[in-house]
Amino acid sequence: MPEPLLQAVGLECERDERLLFQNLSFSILPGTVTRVEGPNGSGKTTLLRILAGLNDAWTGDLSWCGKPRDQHRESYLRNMLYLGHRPGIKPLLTPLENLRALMAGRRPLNDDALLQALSGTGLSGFEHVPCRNLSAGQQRRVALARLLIADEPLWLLDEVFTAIDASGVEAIESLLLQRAQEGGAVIVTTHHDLNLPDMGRITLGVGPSDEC
Ligand SMILES: Nc1ncnc2c1ncn2[C@@H]1O[C@H](COP(=O)(O)OP(=O)(O)OP(=O)(O)O)[C@@H](O)[C@H]1O
Repeated sequence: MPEPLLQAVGLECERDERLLFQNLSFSILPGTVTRVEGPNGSGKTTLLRILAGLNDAWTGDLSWCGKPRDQHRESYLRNMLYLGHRPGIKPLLTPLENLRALMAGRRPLNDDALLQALSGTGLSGFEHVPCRNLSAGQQRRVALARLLIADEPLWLLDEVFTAIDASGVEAIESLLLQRAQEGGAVIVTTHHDLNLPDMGRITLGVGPSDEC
């Protein structure tokens, strides 16, 4: 069995004195897509933010490639891509400018590569339009263009299908499968039905034995 990219042992998180999950353990192997599922408020976003290093209100152990994640935070952050449930783009900037900003401090890419990514998410003709003038789905697509130029092996995607039409959902599903086939791994939360074979599951909101 290959070494897990990410491993969680005994995760516990409480918010506002309410226990969201405890004894939560799972291994994310290379080549896999895993869905975090559970009802509204069960802690899916919270879990993804913990995994992304954006929430420190938890206990337990997290390892990255067999080593404690927080002792190798720099390597982890370099190899992990997190897209949150808000598109996280700046309304006054154009799609191209947003994508440049999203890539800042990551892999330097020229505008041709960025324009190609925007075209790949169906934004041809809108590259230079301020994002505040785009539809909700188009704004989401600006953020999703990041997936087309991502070299990070681990993707953490929180509700990224929101406002995306059926053909867009299909295109993103292909990207997730491709990342897995390339030896990466994807953890995704969504209320959409996904059509992905062999998808792993982490189920929250089922009581103290939460586990995949
Ligand atoms: N900023 C916050 N401060 C305090 N509690 C919060 C905060 N954000 C969320 N919570 C609480 O944490 C719990 C889990 O929220 P979370 O957003 O992780 O759930 P979720 O499973 O992603 O929900 P949904 O399916 O509705 O997106 C909820 O009960 C919520 O009230």
